[in-house]
This record gives sequence, C-alpha cells and structure tokens, in this order.
Amino acid sequence: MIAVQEITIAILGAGAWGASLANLAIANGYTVRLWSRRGSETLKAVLQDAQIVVSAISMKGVRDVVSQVQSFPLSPETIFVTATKGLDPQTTRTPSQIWQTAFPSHAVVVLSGPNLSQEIQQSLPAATVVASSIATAAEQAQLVFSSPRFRVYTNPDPVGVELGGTLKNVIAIAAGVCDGLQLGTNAKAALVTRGLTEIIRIGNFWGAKTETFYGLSGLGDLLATCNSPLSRNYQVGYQMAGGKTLTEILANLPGTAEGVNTCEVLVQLAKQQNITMPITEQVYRLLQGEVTPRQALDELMLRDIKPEYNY
Ligand SMILES: NC(=O)c1ccc[n+]([C@@H]2O[C@H](COP(=O)([O-])OP(=O)(O)OC[C@H]3O[C@@H](n4cnc5c(N)ncnc54)[C@H](O)[C@@H]3O)[C@@H](O)[C@H]2O)c1
Ligand SMILES: O=P(O)(O)OC[C@H](O)CO
Repeated sequence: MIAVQEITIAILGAGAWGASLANLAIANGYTVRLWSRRGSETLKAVLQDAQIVVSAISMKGVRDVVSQVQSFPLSPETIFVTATKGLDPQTTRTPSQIWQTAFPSHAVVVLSGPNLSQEIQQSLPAATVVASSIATAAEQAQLVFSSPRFRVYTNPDPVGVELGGTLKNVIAIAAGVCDGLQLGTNAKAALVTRGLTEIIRIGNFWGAKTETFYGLSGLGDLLATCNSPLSRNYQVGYQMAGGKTLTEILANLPGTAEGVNTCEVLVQLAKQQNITMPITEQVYRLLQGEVTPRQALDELMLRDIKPEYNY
C-alpha cells in the first residue's frame, strides 16, 4: 500500500472551491499541487507524476483546460476528479463527459454535494458524494477527502450526482428571488419541491437515476443552495428581486454563478426535447430581462391547473 505522502494530487483551479479541496487533501497528508492560470507554476509541472487530477475550474474554462492537459504525458492509472457544476453551452455535455471523452481509458470521478466553500473553509461539518462507474476510483477519491469534518459517500451514478449539483443552481436563483420578494415559507417549499421535479424530469432524459436526486448531491445540495446567502446563485436571484440588473450583480459577485449559463443551456435542451421546465423557463426570462421578478411569479402561479404527478 502506498503512503498518502507519496500520492501527488494536482488541483486545477485555485478559486474558492479548488482552494477548499486542496486544504482537505493537505490536511490528510497528501502532496498537493495547485494550478491556476494566473499562478507561477506551469500546468506541466503541476501534472508531473500526479496520480489524481482534480478539476475545480469554472465551466467556461473546462474545455480549454482539458485540451491543455491532453498535451502532457500522464500515467494510464491517473484518476480525474471533476468538481465543476455546469454544462457546456456548445455540446450540452457535463464536465465529466468532457473529461471522459478526452481521456477515454482513464477513470473519471464526479465530486458533488451540499458544499458551500466558505463553511468548509471554517471546518464546519459537511458531507459530499464521489461518483464513478469505476468503484475503486470513487473509493480512492473518498479516502483523499474524508475527514471527521467532511464525510464522503461513494455512488455509482456519476451523471446523476453531477446533474444534481448543476441543475440546482437554476432553482437557487429562483429561491433567491422568492426570498428577496419575501414570498414566505410556503412559497419557498413549493418552489424547491417543484424545482426538484423539474430536475428529475430533465435528469432522467440524461440517463440519471431518480434516486440519486433524492440524495446529498440532489436534494441535499438543492436545500443548501436555496437556503444560504453564501450561495452566489441564490445571491443573483435575491439581488434581482431587489431591483439590480444581472450585469450589476455579476460585476460584484465573488466568483462564479454557474446557474446563469446553465439556465440557458437547459432552456434550449428542454425546448428541443419537449421537456416541461416552467421554473427554469421563468428564471431564463428574468435573466434575459424579459420579465420582472413579480411577472415571473405570476406566470408560474397562473399556469394551467393539473395533477401533481402523471402516475
Ligand atoms: N465555491 C463553492 O462553494 C463551490 C462548491 C462546490 C462546487 N463549486 C463549483 O466549482 C467550480 C468553481 O467554483 P469556484 O467557486 O471555485 O469559482 P471561482 O470563480 O472562485 O474559481 C474558478 C476557477 O476557475 C478558473 N478558470 C476559469 N476560467 C478558466 C480558464 N478559461 N482557464 C483556466 N482556468 C479558468 C479561475 O481562474 C478560477 O481558478 C464551479 O463550477 C462551481 O459551481 C463551487
Ligand atoms: O455559491 P454557489 O451558488 O455556486 O453554490 C456553491 C455550491 O454549489 C453549494 O453546494
């Protein structure tokens, strides 16, 4: 068995999440090299002899970084762990699908869960999920990040785990609007629950398992993100309800709100595939400036009455 000090982990992306993941692995004794496009270390040096490559790049940089990584030699045993929560606008692919396509013979693990980085940086207790079709790869990632303050579960449904973390960002924008307009607890419960229905509907189209969306990476992350002012996605909705424009909000937001771009990809896909996503559609129209927060609310409340489920 290799000692943890001999395992080198390359973490790509030194933003809020990459830095948090680096600290978790360092605390467990791993050798960690952190790369950022503006840092002093080259990508080549950071990748050298890395057994595990963790990506915490925001979605807009994933394809570019993947193609850069492809130009360096890696051991066939190298495991990729992706922690990005977004969708590629050009292909509608998830980050793990992009990594897997570029590195077809490597194991790819998705890491996702209710993980607001500021709380993790304060060592508050949290849990997450590592998912892969290769169980041993997920178990290895589980060992890297597990601690008495960070409980890591394995899961065999990577696309479901990844989509839970990605799709909830759009509902979190809506939840921010809901709180910003002071619509009350009943409204919030209805929004989050019907949001989960929407997530499951489109997630099933991608091949994700319904049960996965009831776990930490689905419902768990939905609850965390829809209820915390620490969430950048929630902040987008909350501040729009307060009358700010999207441009003003994004100019002052600390880091990335992936839900803004994810929403656009989802609306296109839902239209193409004839999948009903009313909350996502209203979030899209709000972000585009086509409706006010109050008009978006009215549009949702005045939809045709119908059964809760089509059993
Ligand atoms: N912050 C959190 O609480 C948190 C928790 C879980 C998951 N995530 C997800 O992790 C990802 C990163 O989030 P974050 O909070 O660290 O964002 P961030 O904005 O703080 O950092 C993003 C990182 O991506 C890099 N990047 C962006 N475009 C790039 C490009 N073209 N080439 C190279 N690098 C590029 C930036 O330099 C930066 O290091 C997002 O998908 C987010 O949804 C964030
Ligand atoms: O700040 P947000 O909205 O990107 O949310 C961070 C994480 O995804 C919460 O799990």
